Amino acid sequence: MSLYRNAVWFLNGIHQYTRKGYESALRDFEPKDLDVSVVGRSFMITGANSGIGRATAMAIAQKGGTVHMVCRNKDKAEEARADIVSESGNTEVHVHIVDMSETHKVWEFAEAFKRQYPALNVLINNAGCMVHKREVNAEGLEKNFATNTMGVFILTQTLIPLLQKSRDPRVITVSSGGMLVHKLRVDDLQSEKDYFDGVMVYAQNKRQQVVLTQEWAQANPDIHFSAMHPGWVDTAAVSTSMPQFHQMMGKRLRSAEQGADTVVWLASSRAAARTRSGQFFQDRTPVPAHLPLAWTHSSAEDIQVFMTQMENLGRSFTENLM
Ligand SMILES: NC(=O)c1ccc[n+]([C@@H]2O[C@H](COP(=O)([O-])OP(=O)(O)OC[C@H]3O[C@@H](n4cnc5c(N)ncnc54)[C@H](O)[C@@H]3O)[C@@H](O)[C@H]2O)c1
Repeated sequence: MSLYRNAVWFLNGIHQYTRKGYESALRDFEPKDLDVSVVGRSFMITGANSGIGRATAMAIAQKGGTVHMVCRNKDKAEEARADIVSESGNTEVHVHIVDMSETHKVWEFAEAFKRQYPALNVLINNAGCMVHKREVNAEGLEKNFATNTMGVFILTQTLIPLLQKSRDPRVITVSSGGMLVHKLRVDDLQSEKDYFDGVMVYAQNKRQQVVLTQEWAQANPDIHFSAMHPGWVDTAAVSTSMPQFHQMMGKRLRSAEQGADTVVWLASSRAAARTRSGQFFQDRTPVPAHLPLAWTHSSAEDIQVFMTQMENLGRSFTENLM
């Protein structure tokens, strides 16, 4: 990864990804965009008990939507649900306990959800992790990849038929601006070849999410797909996985609500539905998924190799993925 890419990215970040960056972008927001009711629409949000996911779940519940919180820890999920119900007055908030790093279980959950519910209007892939030591899940997949990429792939792929049956279907994936400094790598999805660096693996996973979003958009023109960067947000993920960065940025970090703003806009506004499917967003605006002169573009062949690996891996852990 070049010094140039890192320097451009960090300078962009200081201007745009911080609380100040949000406040500056806010001046161009159309306030009426979020003045919508989503009564009768259902939203699945992974990692909905904290940070950006929780702020998104709260905003959707306040707008009258049915919320499906997909969480790993039952106690934390129930506590967050109770807060959301009491603050929003909306009782259509449901908890589902799923560990997104357990590939086969993600698929079982998605299959059961399809049988139980007649519709799903919006899927929000928000859960994410940055594990600094190489660990593998029960299927032998590296933990960051299993959670950030394979879990997102299996959940989305399995729910596509249900989304297609629903009105105005959308899929939003919370990626990260960190992916801008990384080119898609197709030769080491399990991070076995080089020295293991959790920050790099996470950023590679976030690039993979952006590529998946572009490919899904092409393959499924009846669903609106988007990936987004929430900015640098003061959440548990940042304070525990990047404590030095958290301390250095301090009050310059965005609030969870500011980080969730574009997720909520993509999930609920009519303006978002009018944008081209498959794009990468920052502060309600489609932005390039590559920095200028950063050499992070992938060949069509590499993207095909990546998608084939995802499909083959996915098939090996499920019975009827595609
Ligand atoms: N906070 C930031 O500055 C920032 C920047 C860029 C991207 N993001 C992305 O935003 C998303 C939300 O993170 P956040 O910052 O709100 O942090 P957070 O720690 O508050 O939320 C992450 C959520 O994901 C859940 N999660 C993690 N692993 C899981 C698993 N295996 N199964 C089920 N749930 C799991 C956690 O329980 C938690 O609810 C993540 O995808 C993260 O990568 C955050």
